[in-house]
Amino acid sequence: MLGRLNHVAIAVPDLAAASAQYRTILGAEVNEPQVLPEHGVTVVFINLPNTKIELLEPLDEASPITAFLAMNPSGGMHHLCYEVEDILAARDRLKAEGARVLGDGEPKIGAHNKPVLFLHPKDFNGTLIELEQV
Ligand SMILES: CC[C@@H](C(=O)O)C(=O)SCCNC(=O)CCNC(=O)[C@H](O)C(C)(C)COP(=O)(O)OP(=O)(O)OC[C@H]1O[C@@H](n2cnc3c(N)ncnc32)[C@H](O)[C@@H]1OP(=O)(O)O
Ligand SMILES: [Co+2]
Repeated sequence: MLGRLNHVAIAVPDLAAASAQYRTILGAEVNEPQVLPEHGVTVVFINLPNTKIELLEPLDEASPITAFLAMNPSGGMHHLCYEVEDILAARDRLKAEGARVLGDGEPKIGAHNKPVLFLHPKDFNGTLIELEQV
């Protein structure tokens, strides 16, 4: 069911500083920020040869990453995003296996304009998983 690793997401307290660090110190190709109110975050994607890094900054207190940053004030690895060909088939299979699909269980449109879903970290070895239909 799982395809490629689409991105590794890192929650950061200062998106501009983290972007500059990747661009100037690590020498990476860093995209422009995208504000995504439906997800409560601003994101910056960093293109690597084999995958992407997604830097995440909360838009406000209601953001899904606010509590995570409170627990990890200097930032931390937040989720892994795997590609799937059919997100509804993947969701139904995971639910049948007892995994918790977050939110209302319906895909949202993610940063790449494709449907995404999240799976509870406690059901996957302490790792928050995002699925993206490609
Ligand atoms: C930009 C769009 C999109 C894309 O296209 O790429 C994105 O990536 S959006 C990214 C942000 N959106 C999301 O993360 C949506 C899904 N997340 C959630 O629904 C919540 O963040 C959460 C995973 C349910 C956590 O909710 P929260 O209220 O912050 O915490 P809880 O108290 O409910 O946490 C329960 C438990 O889980 C631990 N936890 C929380 N976050 C993580 C994490 N990222 N990785 C691992 N573990 C996590 C938390 O510490 C709690 O553990 P205990 O203290 O042991 O109970
Ligand atoms: Co993501």
